[in-house]
Amino acid sequence: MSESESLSPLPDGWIKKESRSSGRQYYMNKYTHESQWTRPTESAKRPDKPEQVHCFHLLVKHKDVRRPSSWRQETITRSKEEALQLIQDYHQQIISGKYNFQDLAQKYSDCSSYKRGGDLGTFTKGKMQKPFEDASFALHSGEVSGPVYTDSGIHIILRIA
Ligand SMILES: Cn1nc(-c2ccccc2)cc1C(=O)N[C@H](Cc1nc2ccccc2[nH]1)C(=O)O
Repeated sequence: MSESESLSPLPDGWIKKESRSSGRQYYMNKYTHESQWTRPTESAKRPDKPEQVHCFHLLVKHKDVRRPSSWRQETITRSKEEALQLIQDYHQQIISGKYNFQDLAQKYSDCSSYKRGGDLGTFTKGKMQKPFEDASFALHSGEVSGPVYTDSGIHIILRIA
């Protein structure tokens, strides 16, 4: 290594270390903890963006959920069985192509995301209730789930990305 190299600062994101076994200097990427013997000339790369999905959903609440209230109905009294029947009807109307997912979500979803046609935006793992997360990440883009049960009620999910 030239004298000028040893005086110039390391590019962003690198840490200079010394090998315990050989005493040689090496360089560690502080984001990924990958290391290399050669002195870096560019900023350290950051790990890829965590996996994320973009989903829409339609939620039908029932009387036994965490918050049995929504913009549609101040006090939700339908049973879980009645909610499932509704979700199955909506699901059939969507997969038959009779109605657009967002149109039905905007009219019938008990989630406040109804105003965006059920659009929840993008999210990574750890953000949504686990059954909802598992179903969302198991879908392929463009695919619609069957009934998904959470503490909020019964959902159908459309993954778009
Ligand atoms: C997770 N989330 N995002 C929004 C949202 C997103 C975009 C625009 C407006 C509201 C609302 C909510 C939410 O928790 N809503 C709850 C119902 C609910 N529970 C959920 C569980 C999992 C995923 C979506 C869910 N929505 C409510 O209104 O009682």
